Amino acid sequence: MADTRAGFVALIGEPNAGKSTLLNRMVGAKVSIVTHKVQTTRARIRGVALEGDAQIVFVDTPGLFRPRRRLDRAMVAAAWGGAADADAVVLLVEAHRGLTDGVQTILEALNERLAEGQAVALAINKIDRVKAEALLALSEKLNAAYPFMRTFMISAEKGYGVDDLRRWLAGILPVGPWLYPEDQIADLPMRMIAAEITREKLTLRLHQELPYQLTVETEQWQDRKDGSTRIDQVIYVARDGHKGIVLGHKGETIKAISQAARAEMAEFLGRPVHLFLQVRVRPNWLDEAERYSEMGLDFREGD
Ligand SMILES: Nc1nc2c(ncn2[C@@H]2O[C@H](COP(=O)(O)OP(=O)(O)OP(=O)(O)O)[C@@H](O)[C@H]2O)c(=O)[nH]1
Repeated sequence: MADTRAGFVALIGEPNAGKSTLLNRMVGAKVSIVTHKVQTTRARIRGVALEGDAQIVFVDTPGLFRPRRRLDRAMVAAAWGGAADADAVVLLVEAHRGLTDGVQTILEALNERLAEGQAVALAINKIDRVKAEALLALSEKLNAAYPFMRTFMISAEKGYGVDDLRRWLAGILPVGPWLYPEDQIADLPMRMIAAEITREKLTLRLHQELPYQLTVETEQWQDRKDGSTRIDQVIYVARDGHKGIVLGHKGETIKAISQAARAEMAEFLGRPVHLFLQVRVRPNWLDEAERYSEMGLDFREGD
């Protein structure tokens, strides 16, 4: 029997480095449509790629910016927590911009926050924009600043080098069962996107009231014959008091969130959506299946 492999890969880099483009290439489907307006607090799953017997789960970390306020610092810590928990990290650097201050900050943080021996690869992206000589010099400079396990020269947009990177990632992931059952993968992006849309509306609406303590799961997805889709989601909160905040006075908050989320889902799917939201209190959800919740994954075995 062939050994399967599975694990989490965190893609990091400055804004605009090409993370979404690379992800779309690797996953082969457009799943990373999620807006970037909001700094969410936990790593979230962005896509699942299959390569041979390996299942690569890409997670996205919130912006790795320079923290000033306390809340920002907490978010940055969460972002690095996501990267530190990942089985591999890929740092994307733009070939034509090189070692910017932003990249320098990330390199320092890599040195500080990641354990020695964690697999970190450098992917110099947008190589279609520069000459080969410049690439070698940049690669040397970056490798002098951090001991990357491997360096890849890629163009996420044109697809150069992307297969090599994916193969390498597949090879270094731990041996183990897949994190998502095969028959769920096709469906996964849509469910994830729908959950992410609701989570975004919650975040926008509740601002800093519930920063870390809720998660959204899409429990049911039903495409109906009349051309509409019924989506049932559960919003898990950690405490009773939080349930009240999410519901709002006379249910006004949840109603507004539901309307906003439903409108966006309908636009995205191009069909009418009936959205049913439920708020459940699950006191220890943050500790349950630590790994999944820590990584912001809405996944439960056997579901
Ligand atoms: N020339 C060139 N452009 C690229 C390449 N990869 C990405 N881009 C462009 O770079 C821009 C940013 O790409 P995104 O994938 O949105 O970058 P991102 O890192 O996800 O950005 P944020 O969401 O802001 O963090 C887009 O206009 C892409 O088309 C590449 O290999 N070559």
